[in-house]
Amino acid sequence: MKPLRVAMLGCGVVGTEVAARIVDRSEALAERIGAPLELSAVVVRDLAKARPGIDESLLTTDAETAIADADIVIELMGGIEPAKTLITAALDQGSSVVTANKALLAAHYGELMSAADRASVRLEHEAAVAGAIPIIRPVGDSLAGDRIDRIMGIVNGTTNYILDQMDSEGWDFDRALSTAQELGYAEADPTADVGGHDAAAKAAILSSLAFHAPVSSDDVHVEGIEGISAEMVATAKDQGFVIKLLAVCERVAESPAGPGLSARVYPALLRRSHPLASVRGAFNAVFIEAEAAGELMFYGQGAGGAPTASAVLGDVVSVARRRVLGGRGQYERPFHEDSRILPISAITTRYHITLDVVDRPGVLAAVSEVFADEGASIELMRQTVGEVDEDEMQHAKLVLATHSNTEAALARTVERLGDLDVVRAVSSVIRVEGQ
Ligand SMILES: NC(=O)c1ccc[n+]([C@@H]2O[C@H](COP(=O)([O-])OP(=O)(O)OC[C@H]3O[C@@H](n4cnc5c(N)ncnc54)[C@H](O)[C@@H]3O)[C@@H](O)[C@H]2O)c1
Ligand SMILES: N[C@@H](CCO)C(=O)O
Ligand code: NA
Repeated sequence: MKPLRVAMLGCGVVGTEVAARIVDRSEALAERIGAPLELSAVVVRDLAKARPGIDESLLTTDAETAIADADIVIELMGGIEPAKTLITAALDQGSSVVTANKALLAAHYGELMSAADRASVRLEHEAAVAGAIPIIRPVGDSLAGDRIDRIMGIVNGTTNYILDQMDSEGWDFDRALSTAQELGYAEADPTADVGGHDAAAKAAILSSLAFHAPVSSDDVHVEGIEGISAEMVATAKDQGFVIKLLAVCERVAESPAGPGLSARVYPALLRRSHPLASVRGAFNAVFIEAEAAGELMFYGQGAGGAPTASAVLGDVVSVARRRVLGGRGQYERPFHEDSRILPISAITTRYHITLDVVDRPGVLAAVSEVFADEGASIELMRQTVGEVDEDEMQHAKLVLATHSNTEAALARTVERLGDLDVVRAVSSVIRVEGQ
């Protein structure tokens, strides 16, 4: 059978691994597809840069010609433009596209999927969420007959690596981040990882697929790990918790704002006995709760060149097979459910609040009164003796674990606690997830 021509756009951490495997595994891939793959072009920015293992004659800076000449296009350059224009051109001419670009998909999912549908071709993106872990196909296809109610996961390898190194090795933030960059986990701009935006893009894609409704990255409430100090990590550890950056996507049946969907990303405490607490390094894990299936858990390498290449190549085999056999795709489109996104204030969570207080009679009463006023309740209170300050005032550290309440009530409680005379500072506020 005639070879299928594959153009690759971008040849960095992931692209290098993908290109090498297309060449090295050509026989096995041809067997699985029913036709050989031919790497026809590798689009790069800098032709002079050494790329060991890649045939120099394939390198080009002319993306348009490379696309026009290809049956399948793999986009691994990242960013919104020119990736969006190039992918759209490839789809419009009838080529199937495989991408790992979650930032682009989370911003323009519906538009790009419609372009693929119009042209009766595929736009596959398994690598865009949780790297090597098969999660897009399970959520979009295997569970399409069920009702997914909740997804909670660690979906960013860089931040999990950073938090894990801070927790287990006592590394500082900067050292952990630069090592994650060296290991090829981080985005070109690592503030996307650290600020939670990469995880938010993945939460948007997962929510869209799981809830059959358009959810974009702008719909996701995002908090990153910039504010997580070594002290917070150590305190969590002392108390039997670990801090993880979590993505939570859920159907909310009841809230002060009515029913709706919630997608959010924030660092949260998990008990060390929680299954997600043992997810180390750049590994990812995703829990799914579905009406009929019950609980499902997916675990594996969420970042890095080779693991991500595995997901890209799986998609390449899938779209190539489809070209050989003919036919359209397996996912539903367009979205048919309502995407009413709830504000974070309407969501129910739990907080751990650490206060620096003046150690004198009446402190606990004042703190308790604020909670009572706001209708929030304390599950557990722990006090440790602090330092004596320059005014010879004895300080204490007060850790308060709240029961579940709306974010609005908890936020007001924290604000009012900060205003109390006896409170010197609200040292930290962090949510708690899991049992
Ligand atoms: N690294 C990972 O672990 C990982 C995992 C999953 C998904 N992804 C996604 O995969 C994509 C690629 O990631 P990466 O880690 O390989 O990034 P990278 O920065 O290592 O590689 C991107 C390459 O594309 C090239 N490029 C960018 N714009 C270009 C243009 N206009 N023309 C030609 N070349 C261009 C860059 O020069 C670079 O070599 C991104 O969308 C990223 O979000 C990465
Ligand atoms: N920068 C991303 C790559 C995988 O999507 C991460 O750290 O998870
Ligand atoms: Na994946």
